[in-house]
Order: sequence, then C-alpha cells, then structure tokens
Amino acid sequence: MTIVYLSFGSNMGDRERQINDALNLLNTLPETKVTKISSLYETAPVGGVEQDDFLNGVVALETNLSPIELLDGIQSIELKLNRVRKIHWGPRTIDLDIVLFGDLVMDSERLKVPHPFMHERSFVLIPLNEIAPQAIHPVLNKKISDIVTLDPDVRIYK
Ligand SMILES: Nc1ncnc2c1ncn2[C@@H]1O[C@H](COP(=O)(O)OP(=O)(O)OP(=O)(O)O)[C@@H](O)[C@H]1O
Ligand SMILES: Nc1nc2c(c(=O)[nH]1)N=C(CO)CN2
Repeated sequence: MTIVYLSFGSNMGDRERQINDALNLLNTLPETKVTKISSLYETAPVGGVEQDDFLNGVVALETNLSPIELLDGIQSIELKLNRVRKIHWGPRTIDLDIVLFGDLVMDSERLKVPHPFMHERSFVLIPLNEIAPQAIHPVLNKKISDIVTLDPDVRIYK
C-alpha cells in the first residue's frame, strides 16, 4: 500500500461539480481509496496564459496500483469527465496530476514523480501542506512544511 498525493484543478465550467465527480471516481479505481481531501482553494492562473481563476486542491490516496496503473486510472477519469483542454497550460475542465508517489523518484516520458513543478507551485504546496505537512519531497529531501510559502494568490474557497 503506497501513500500518494494527487493535485486537482479546474477553471472551466462547473468547477466544483467536476472536482467532486473526479474525487468520487478516484474511489472506484481498483485497490485505491481516498483518505484525505484538502480544502478547495481559488487560485490565480500561473504560467502566462490569460485565463480564469482555478479551483485547486490535493487528495491523499492509499493504493496498491503501480505508478503507471494509477496514471492510466487518472487519465481515464479525465476522459470520462470529458476533459476539455485547448492549449498547453490553458483552461481545462479537470486536471489530475500525481504529485508524490510514496518516496518514488521516476523520470520517464509518460510519468515524472515527484511532479517536476510541484515545489514551485503554491497552488499545490499550500493544499498539500494542509493535509500532509510532514510528507517528504524525495528529491529535495525536505518536508513540505519547510518548502511551502505564503501566497496571496491562493485563497481558501471552501
Ligand atoms: N506526475 C505526473 N502526473 C500526471 N501526468 C504526468 C506526470 N508526469 C508526466 N505526466 C505526463 O504529462 C502529460 C500531460 O499532462 P497534462 O495535460 O495534465 O499536463 P499539464 O497539466 O498541461 O501540465 P503540467 O504537467 O505542468 O501540470 C500526461 O499525458 C502524462 O503522461
Ligand atoms: N492557478 C493555477 N494555475 C495553473 C494550473 C492550476 O492548476 N492552477 N495548471 C496549469 C497547468 O497544469 C497552469 N497554471
């Protein structure tokens, strides 16, 4: 059983409903259960594309799936929810990313873990710190609580 943290985000359509649907579908993946869910945060878009604000958050899972099986699972959920994403780093109905997979470090074409930008994205670090301040970033070898910084662009929504 591995403890995994996933980040989720939405900035198109009914953001809350799409996030709820995605979280419910995570519990239907084989040998996987959601154990913690952060608050929802409203966040200003990062990355230069002009677009609406996101709702972001992080969930903890316990799973017996392999990293690639879990990636297949989250991509099937994105497809099931008719994920729409027109441009790279642009607006999307739902986005699920694997942030940490136990203490695994992996860098393949399809899957990079820890997520390569997580340590510089406060829309990931702030919700992750809410549910798992003690989790370790296995490349930086630092606790999340020692990496996270305040960011006025990441505000509790619900
Ligand atoms: N840790 C990871 N979690 C999810 N997808 C990943 C990960 N590492 C690599 N990928 C790959 O990234 C590809 C593109 O994913 P996606 O469309 O969600 O990117 P993005 O959300 O636009 O950008 P970003 O990865 O910076 O959040 C996926 O098809 C997947 O194979
Ligand atoms: N605030 C915020 N900005 C983003 C996000 C996101 O989820 N939240 N996702 C991106 C591409 O993955 C690009 N920019």
